[in-house]
Amino acid sequence: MAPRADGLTLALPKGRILKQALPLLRRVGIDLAAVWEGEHDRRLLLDLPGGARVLLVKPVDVPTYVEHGVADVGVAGADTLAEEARDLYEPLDLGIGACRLAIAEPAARPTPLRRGVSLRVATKYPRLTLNHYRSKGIQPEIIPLFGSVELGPITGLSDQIVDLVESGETLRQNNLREVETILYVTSRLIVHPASLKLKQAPITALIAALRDALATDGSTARNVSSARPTGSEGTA
Ligand SMILES: Nc1ncnc2c1ncn2[C@@H]1O[C@H](COP(=O)(O)OP(=O)(O)OP(=O)(O)O)[C@@H](O)[C@H]1O
Ligand SMILES: O=P(O)(O)OC[C@H]1O[C@H](OP(=O)(O)OP(=O)(O)O)[C@H](O)[C@@H]1O
Repeated sequence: MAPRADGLTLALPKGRILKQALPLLRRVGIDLAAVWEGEHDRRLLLDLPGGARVLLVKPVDVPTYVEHGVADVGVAGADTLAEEARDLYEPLDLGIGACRLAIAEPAARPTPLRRGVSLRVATKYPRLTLNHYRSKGIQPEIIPLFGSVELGPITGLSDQIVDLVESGETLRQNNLREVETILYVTSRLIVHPASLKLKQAPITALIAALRDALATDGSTARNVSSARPTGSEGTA
């Protein structure tokens, strides 16, 4: 298949989303395997045959590269995009990286959620978390963490957590129970608004090719629904 991204710079998230994105990208002519030797390859900038350039960045940084126009397009989780409002065009749900942002707490120590009750919540998502609790009239103390958030209630650092849940295995193994879903998450294609005008032809071709690939990809549809508890279609 002809390369679909000539002249475009793509910001791609290292880690689990990249793994899931690789087959989809290959189907639209963006084949990292042509120049990239896999996870042990430490290069962060790859020039693909056909003229596309790929920046391999930390997932949370993808929107920054696209917002500043350093990359024309990127792939980012809906969680990352929702945490910080940005001036980005978001034309496509790629269906990969499916999980949910949820409140959890110790199964044996439920926290009463009432106005006036003091509550400490550990999370990587301070803004989404604060907005969600405030919408219920609760003003928690947010304890920002960058990983292993489930340790919060186990160690007494926090009463509850707000974190991503996929299979639920991390919660189970740490004796936590899911209380409420805040947001269903999948990865999105994001585009720098000016690139959409200046590089309209390759960007619209890329979006169309990805849309076609997704339409014929049954595994992607399964992937999205797998992050949702049975019977919970729609947003949280
Ligand atoms: N358990 C999960 N299942 C599915 N998707 C997830 C899961 N955890 C995170 N994601 C999605 O992947 C994105 C990146 O996750 P995260 O920041 O944990 O990076 P990572 O893939 O572990 O890579 P790294 O930590 O090496 O940078 C999240 O913003 C979210 O959209
Ligand atoms: O429901 P599960 O399938 O168990 O997945 C959920 C876990 O995956 C993510 O963690 P990650 O592996 O990115 O590590 P981190 O806690 O260091 O961010 C997330 O933060 C949860 O801890």
